[in-house]
Amino acid sequence: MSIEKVIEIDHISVSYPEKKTTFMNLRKDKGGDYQALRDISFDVHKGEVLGIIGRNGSGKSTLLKILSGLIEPDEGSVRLHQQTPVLLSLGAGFDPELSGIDNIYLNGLFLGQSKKKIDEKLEEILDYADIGNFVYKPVRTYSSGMKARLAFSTAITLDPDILLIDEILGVGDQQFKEKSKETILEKIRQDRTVILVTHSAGLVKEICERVVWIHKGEQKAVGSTKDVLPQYNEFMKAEKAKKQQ
Ligand SMILES: Nc1ncnc2c1ncn2[C@@H]1O[C@H](COP(=O)(O)OP(=O)(O)OP(=O)(O)O)[C@@H](O)[C@H]1O
Repeated sequence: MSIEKVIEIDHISVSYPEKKTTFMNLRKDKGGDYQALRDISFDVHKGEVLGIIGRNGSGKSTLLKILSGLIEPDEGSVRLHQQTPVLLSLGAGFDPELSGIDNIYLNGLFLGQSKKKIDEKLEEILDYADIGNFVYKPVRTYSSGMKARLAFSTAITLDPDILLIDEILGVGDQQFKEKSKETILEKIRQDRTVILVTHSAGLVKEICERVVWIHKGEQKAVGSTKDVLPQYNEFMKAEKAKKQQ
């Protein structure tokens, strides 16, 4: 693994004007904003698979939104040394009323590709997604597995240097999960960088070299998977036991 840095995240914090959902453990600053991330710092290395783990609501998706430029941090900085990473999350950027094909164009153009490039890649995207005649139907009629297939195949075929994947590999049938995992491993062999948000400790163990563990918006640990994952698993086990008491 190279230690060339492709992203440097330096002490970032993010607040939302108010919290989206009601949780027992509200974290508010003095002004009443909801602080989703606090003082996060880590680097991403070229060609690595970096896992972002943490229980529900810990701030993982917010972190990916920052990395893809969808939102900006209130404090701290994100330095990108390659093109802006492409965010791949379930149905992000899909218009439910449009067909699968129209959504491929919509997403491709949104990701900065020309219509000509998407025309050239269309067959490959459709082959990979393998959802048959559903590509002509509105996306609102798709199962979550079909949406995941289409989103994954569109983004992966357009071949970004850095790919951000939000939970998408947990969705869909076993065969597609295996196929998408293989494709990611292939991208890594080509020195692409992958940042993966997942609840699956098994997947992290299998494909991530390093892990960032976020808990309640704070960085609990950053390090090699073999060091951080056991701590996380222990923590989750203890949390579960507490709930059962
Ligand atoms: N647009 C928003 N406005 C207000 N609060 C938000 C917004 N988006 C997320 N939040 C809140 O910020 C916190 C972090 O959310 P985020 O989606 O980043 O967590 P997560 O770790 O990805 O969660 P999950 O694993 O459940 O997807 C949550 O408590 C969430 O309710």
